[in-house]
Amino acid sequence: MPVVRYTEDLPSELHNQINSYSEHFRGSRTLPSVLQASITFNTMEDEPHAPPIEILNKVDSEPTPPWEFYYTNHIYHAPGVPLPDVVNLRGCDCVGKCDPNSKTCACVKKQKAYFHPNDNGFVYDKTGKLKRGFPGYPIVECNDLCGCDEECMNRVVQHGRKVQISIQKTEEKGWGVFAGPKPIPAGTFLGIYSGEILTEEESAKRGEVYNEYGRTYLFDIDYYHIGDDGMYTMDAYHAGNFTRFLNHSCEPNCRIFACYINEANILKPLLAVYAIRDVGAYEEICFNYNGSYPEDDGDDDEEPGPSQETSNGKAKAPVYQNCRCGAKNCTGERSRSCFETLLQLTLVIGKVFR
Ligand SMILES: C[S@@+](CC[C@H](N)C(=O)[O-])C[C@H]1O[C@@H](n2cnc3c(N)ncnc32)[C@H](O)[C@@H]1O
Repeated sequence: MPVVRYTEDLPSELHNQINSYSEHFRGSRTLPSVLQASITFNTMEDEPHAPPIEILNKVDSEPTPPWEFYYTNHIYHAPGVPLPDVVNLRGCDCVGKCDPNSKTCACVKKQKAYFHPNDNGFVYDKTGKLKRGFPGYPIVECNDLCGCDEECMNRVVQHGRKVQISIQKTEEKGWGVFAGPKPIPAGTFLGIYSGEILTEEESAKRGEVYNEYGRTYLFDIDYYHIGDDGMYTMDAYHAGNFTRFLNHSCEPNCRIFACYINEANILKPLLAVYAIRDVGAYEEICFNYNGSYPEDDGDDDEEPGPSQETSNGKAKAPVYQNCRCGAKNCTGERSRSCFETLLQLTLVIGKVFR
């Protein structure tokens, strides 16, 4: 069963040390290799087959992203957030590899409960990629209680990232995430949006501070199958991995799905990032912060993205207003931003916009 981690135990020695050095040292071109080494060191147990992450800046002289976070693929629990529910967790009794056509596999049944009546089996094809055109359903993987082996086709997220990723400075959106020299096929798992899991109150408090910075790493876990009750938020500001650098695009090539493995609490899925179309070599990887994806086929339920509200109810801080994604369908204008277009659409169809 997974090790439980608490926010109070988050390591900060390395970034405290780097930040205590002179400005001259902090501008040193050796710092990307220090960050790359710390990433490999912090993740070698949970993603042993992952190629090293590259840190690259072709835009200005900042050698690395700000040293403000601990690089991790794990989830750290803040006070008030319940620990993983393993008491109600159930596994399947399959031996060897689960059969996606099985009528008895408990994991096939759990997955089916979230599917459209015409869908069957697992979310993955035989190569471990999400099936083509997969809508925003929750994903249920086999877990530590299951009888199947590690090679079961329903274990993908738990085996970690396998594709090369580059964290690069962009011209207008700060740092971002890019594919490496190899294209990434549609459906490929990229990584978990890791960080601290917070209560709603704590997230609202932190949101006000981040809005002042003009950068936010809060991600509300309010998927359609969860609703707004007892909502938690993932915060990748102090702890996170490369996914904390994913920028917004109005023409996204990746998406974040709710994924359940060793957790029976429906409110606390892992946030699993997948490519949803083929990503070219060195192409920037972005998701849609507003949660609008054509494969949902007219499903107008909101999907989570960066938290857009503060404790005093003020939404739309400047951090959300100007889009610089450069997509053909994005005006980038504050008055006709993607955020507001969606807001108007949402109001028209009578939904409450968070
Ligand atoms: C989750 S962070 C993404 C990483 C961030 N670019 C960085 O340098 O750390 C979200 C922040 O990135 C910026 N951002 C992301 N997408 C953007 C876009 N399309 N246009 C303008 N700014 C964007 C905003 O400052 C936003 O608050």
